[in-house]
Amino acid sequence: MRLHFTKMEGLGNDYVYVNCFKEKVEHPSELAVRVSDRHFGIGSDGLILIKPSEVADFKMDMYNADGTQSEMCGNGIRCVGKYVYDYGLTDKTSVSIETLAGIKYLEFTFGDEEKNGRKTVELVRVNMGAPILAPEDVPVDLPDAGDIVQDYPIMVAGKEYRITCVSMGNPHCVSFVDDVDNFPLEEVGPLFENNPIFPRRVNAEFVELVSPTYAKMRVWERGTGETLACGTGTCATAVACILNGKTEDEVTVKLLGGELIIRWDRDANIIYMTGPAKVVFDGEIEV
Ligand SMILES: N[C@H](CCC[C@H](N)C(=O)O)C(=O)O
Repeated sequence: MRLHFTKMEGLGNDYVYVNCFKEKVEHPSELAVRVSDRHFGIGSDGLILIKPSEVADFKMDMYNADGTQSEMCGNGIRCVGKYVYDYGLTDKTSVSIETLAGIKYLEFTFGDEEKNGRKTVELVRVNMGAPILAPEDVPVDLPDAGDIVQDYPIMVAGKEYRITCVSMGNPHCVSFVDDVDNFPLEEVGPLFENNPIFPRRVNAEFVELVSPTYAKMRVWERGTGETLACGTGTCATAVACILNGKTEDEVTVKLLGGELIIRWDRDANIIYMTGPAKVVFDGEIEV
């Protein structure tokens, strides 16, 4: 069967997108593993399905490269927003997207590029909702941590890390390091991802503070490994920076793939993420 897809990326965090208004995907986990392979498949960090929704304008299902499903995907949802507008599924300049982490609300900013006679989406601002901090909701099993795991010391491979755990619908563990560019992520990332204190595994972010409004971050993603960017992980990073008094309530985070601007509206307790979304190519594959 021929499957039509669109390859898109948000700061280099690249997924294969399938428009399920037109295409039928019966085994998404298996398809995610197949298409993600960068040698025998299309090559991506995972698979994202764009579907109808009964409670929002659209629905996003996201699968990691190992076939596991995640509750939410920040770079992915920006690309879903771009897709549904640029490919003519909607004329709305702000849309709601149903996810396993609840309904997210997106607003589009347009660039000069045109498709089908109208401007295309260049930047997307996402209302990512409230950060989730209760350990049992992240989830993270640290009974003596109290009502939040913040600046909490754990030993990994003989070294102490002070972690702050945040869920954006999916679990994140944020640690501050002195030199993120030279951090041994390949070695340490999996030890966090599969650490027994995380019953559903975890996305692990390692952050170097540059100033009260700027940080650098690398991420080891649950089910995928190091990616060039992670939207939900960047939101978790900003929350950890702010909670630990290291930055202001608006933070620019530099990732390998580029920058994201995160603002935590403390009065409304809402995290806003603003960043780009791009189409790489359209294609079809025999499945
Ligand atoms: N890259 C995604 C996060 C994927 C998270 C996934 N690895 C998980 O299992 O939670 C993002 O931009 O938010």
